Formats: sequence, C-alpha cells, structure tokens
Amino acid sequence: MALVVVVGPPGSGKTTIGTALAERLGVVFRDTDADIAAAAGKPIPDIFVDDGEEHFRALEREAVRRAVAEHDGVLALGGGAILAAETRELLADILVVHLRVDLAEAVKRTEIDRGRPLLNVNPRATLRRLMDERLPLYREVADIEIDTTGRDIVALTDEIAARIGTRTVTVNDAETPYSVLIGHGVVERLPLFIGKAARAAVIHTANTSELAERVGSLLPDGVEATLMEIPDAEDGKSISVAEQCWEALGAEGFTRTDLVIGVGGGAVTDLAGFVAACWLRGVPVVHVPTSLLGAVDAAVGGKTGVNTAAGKNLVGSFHPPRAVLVDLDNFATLPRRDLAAGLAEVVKAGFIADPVILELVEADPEAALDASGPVVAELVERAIAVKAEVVGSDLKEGGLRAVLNYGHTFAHAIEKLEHFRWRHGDAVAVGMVYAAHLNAITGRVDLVERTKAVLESIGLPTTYDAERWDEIVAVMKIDKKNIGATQRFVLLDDLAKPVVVDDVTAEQQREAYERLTA
Ligand SMILES: NC(=O)c1ccc[n+]([C@@H]2O[C@H](COP(=O)([O-])OP(=O)(O)OC[C@H]3O[C@@H](n4cnc5c(N)ncnc54)[C@H](O)[C@@H]3O)[C@@H](O)[C@H]2O)c1
Ligand SMILES: O=C(O)C(=O)C[C@@H](O)[C@H](O)[C@H](O)COP(=O)(O)O
Repeated sequence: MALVVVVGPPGSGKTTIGTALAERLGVVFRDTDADIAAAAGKPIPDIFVDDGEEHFRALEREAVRRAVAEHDGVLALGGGAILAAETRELLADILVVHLRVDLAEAVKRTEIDRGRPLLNVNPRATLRRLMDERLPLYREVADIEIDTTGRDIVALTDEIAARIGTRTVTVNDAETPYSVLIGHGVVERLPLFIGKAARAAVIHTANTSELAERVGSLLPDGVEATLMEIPDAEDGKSISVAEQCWEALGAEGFTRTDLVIGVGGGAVTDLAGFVAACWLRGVPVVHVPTSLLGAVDAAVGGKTGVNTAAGKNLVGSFHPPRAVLVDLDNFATLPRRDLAAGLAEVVKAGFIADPVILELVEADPEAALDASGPVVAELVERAIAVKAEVVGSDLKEGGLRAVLNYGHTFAHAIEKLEHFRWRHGDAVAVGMVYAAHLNAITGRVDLVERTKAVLESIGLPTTYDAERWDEIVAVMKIDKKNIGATQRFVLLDDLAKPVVVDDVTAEQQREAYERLTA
C-alpha cells in the first residue's frame, strides 16, 4: 500500500515534490498519470482527444486503485483523480499530502508544460475554476496541507517529512537500500513494508508482547500473524531458540514472500534477523526495535546472529532488513539502566564519527536519559546516521565497517566471561575505556578521562575485575576482526578518526588492562 499519496491542482508540484519526498524517505516515486499513459500507449492529451474525458477518468480510477494497493512508496495522483468518490474513499486510510499553490504561480508553472489537456484554452480562468471546485475535495482526503508557493524543494520536503512525524535515514546498502523511519508513532507505517506477504511471524519477548500484538493487528487484512515469544535478552539469542522459530515457520507454511518481524531489543532483532536470513535461505525481515540500543545499532546494518559456547555473535549472517521502524514511543517502558546501556553505543558513534553526540551528552546527561525528550530523538538520528553511512559502504565488514566495533574486542570478552549476563552496552562502555587506554599507550590520542567522564555521567561502568587478564586475553584471540593469528583492534588516531591496527603488542594490551582496573 502507498506510503504517502500526494494530491493537488495542476502546477502544485506533485511530481517534483513527490520525487524529492520519495528520495528523502528512501522509497520509490510513482505517478498515476505516467501509469495511464504507459498503459494506453499514448500521452494523456491524446487520450482526451481520442477517447474523451469520461474514458480517461475511468482509466484513472483503475490506475489509482491499482497503484494505491501495490506501490509502497510515494504516489502522486492526477489533479482530477479526487473527483471520483471511490478514489476519495480509497484514500481514507492512507497518509495524504495536499500541495497548495496560488493561482499566479500555478499559471506560471503550467505554462511551461503544454501536456495538460484541460488547460489548452483560457488557462488562467480554467485553472481558477478547477482550483475552486476541487479545493474542498483535496481537503476532504488530506491529512497534511502544505502551501508550495514561492518555496524551494528542499524546504518543502523537509517540512513534509517533519510533519509526517518521521525522520528517515536511508541505508544505501549496495544490495537493497532501505529506510529507517524514526519518530513518534512510526510503527503505524508497518503496512507499507509488508510486500507480498500472506503471513508474518512476529518475534518478541514477554517484555514486548503488548507491542507485538499491536504489530500483529496493524497487518493488512489477509496477512496472517503468528506471534512467537522467545526467552528474554541473551537467553533468546541461541541456536536452539532459532530452531524452534524455524519449526514454527515450517508448521505455518512460510514461503519466500512471507515476512519476519522482530519486535524487541537488540537480542530479539539479532535473532529475528538470523531466523529470517536462514529460512528458505533468506526471507524479508522488518525490525521494530524497542530498546535504544536496538534502535541505534542492532536493528540497522544487517548483522544478525546468535551466541554459542564459543563466544558472542560467532554464528550469524549479513541479512539487511526491508525496513526499520524506530518508534520513539517504545522507549517509554524501557528501564533507565537499559536506556543508559543503549547510550553506550550512541557514545561510541560520537567517538568514532560524530563528536556532536558527545557534546550533547556532556552538556546534559539527564536529558540524554529522558526517553521522551528531544535530545534522545536527536541522539538516535545522529547515531543511526553514523551507522547507516558506514554499513552503506561496507555491508560485509570488508574494511571500514570494523570501526563500528570500537570497544567491542574487550566488551565481547567480558560478555563471554560473564556468561552473557552483562548488558551489551555496559560491556561496550568498559571496552571503550580499555580502547581509550590503548589509544594513549600506543601514542595516539588520549581520551581516557573524557571517555570515563561521559560514560560515568550516564551511569555506565568504566572498570572491570582486576584478576581475569588470562581469561580475557584468551577470548580476545578469537575476535572476528582477527586475521589468522594477527589480532586487530579498532583505535582512534584522534576524535572521529578511527583506525584498525594490527600491531598492538601483548605488553600494551596488558598495560591497558592494568590501567583500566587500577
Ligand atoms: N546486529 C548488530 O549490529 C548489533 C549491534 C549492537 C548490539 N547487538 C546485540 O544487541 C543485543 C543488545 O541489545 P539490547 O541492549 O537491546 O538488549 P536486549 O535485547 O537484551 O534488551 C535489554 C532488556 O530490555 C528489555 N526491553 C527491550 N525493549 C523494552 C521496552 N520497550 N520496554 C521494556 N523493556 C524492554 C528486554 O526485554 C531486555 O530485558 C546484544 O545481543 C548485542 O550483541 C547487535
Ligand atoms: O554493526 C557492526 O558492524 C558493529 O560492530 C556494531 C556493534 O556495535 C555491535 O555490537 C555488533 O553486534 C558487533 O558485531 P560483531 O560482529 O562484533 O559481533
């Protein structure tokens, strides 16, 4: 079903603004006038001349019906499409943007384009009449009305995106670009990303069961929801849980066009992504992250996986989602400790790429912990933008993507030694302090105090048990970034200047541990 439908009189900019809006939202643009001309094999003015307006309107009603049902992007309708009552009814459940324009500018804009059959004679008077007649109908169907007169495209698309309540980050993945919608209530946009699914498996934990039910109820008629509750947190991220999900998919007869939806924290989205990646060798997955960490990191970028006795995330696959719906309202029930843990990955994005993030947290740590406040919304968008930029150019961690692992070599060792009972974000916080010591010890930038201060200001741990070096070093040796026997670490040459190095000596690693635990 269409994401946004754009309506308005001739000259209001439906095609230009609709195209820019689609680009901004990371979706495809479609125009029913173009559909009609293509299907008829001739331009619209020729249809009017050869077959008459009534015939054209019949073609238009059918073109709109079809496009609304099958196009999951921005859809522009011909200026007169809303004359049909059945079309207006069709638009009742869809987000409709009405573009207004004043008469003088509409005349100017339409003069350039001669292909408008109703404006061949006395265009100014005709336009005035059409605009007056149709205004109440545009208003009847529209959710948002925007005056385009004298305004540039960028400002207009920004305003429409903001009024839709959705900030969108596009992940320009080389395989299939997808959108991360961020805003209050964006879970409602789920029906746009159903594709051809006849069934959807909604994977969740007890903590997100209410939302999972709501997600099930948002599926369009004819799409059958199967709710699959898995154990909470890391207990759910195991091969045996994945296997139970596959058994359930088999029992429900899931096919390649059916859909998996992950509703929960990072553990759920990692598991749901993995289940989707392996079922029939890959079915679509949509993520509805409910934790801050899931939203800014786990749900974006296509890394999926489970933990095994051998270690954290060692079994998995790259399987980018079809879309990610970051509904900020979902953070309302997230415990403060989990919100803080999510901020660890946000702070990481600050150190590796966007220092404004650090400034925002440092300026007001409490605001960074206020789930419903504007600072969290900005932090979420910035952190996702950092991640999208990196994974968009290196999905499979051939090079650049490793920078997202800043602090993770040590963090994953803690997680394994603690039998996955530590919060991932807590481990990453300690891991970043360890990395900051390594930065300083290896003659790079000294950000130790800044790292500790920002993490402590939001209640995150910055030290670890002093007696476990031998175990830690053993686990770090099986880190995914290592090449053969060569250990690799992500360090910082400077703030926002990450580098992957392979020459950190055993002594330097030990020295960093001693400083961390001193
Ligand atoms: N794939 C990736 O790129 C990637 C990136 C970062 C982290 N991860 C993985 O993500 C996991 C960590 O994610 P996490 O921190 O979200 O942990 P989590 O999924 O374990 O969630 C933390 C806790 O918060 C609860 N919770 C989640 N949303 C809630 C809500 N709205 N209200 C109340 N409770 C809620 C969960 O049920 C859980 O108890 C780790 O397994 C980590 O390895 C993956
Ligand atoms: O997406 C990535 O790439 C990351 O490294 C993001 C990390 O923050 C995240 O914790 C991820 O789960 C780590 O992946 P792994 O490959 O080190 O297991």
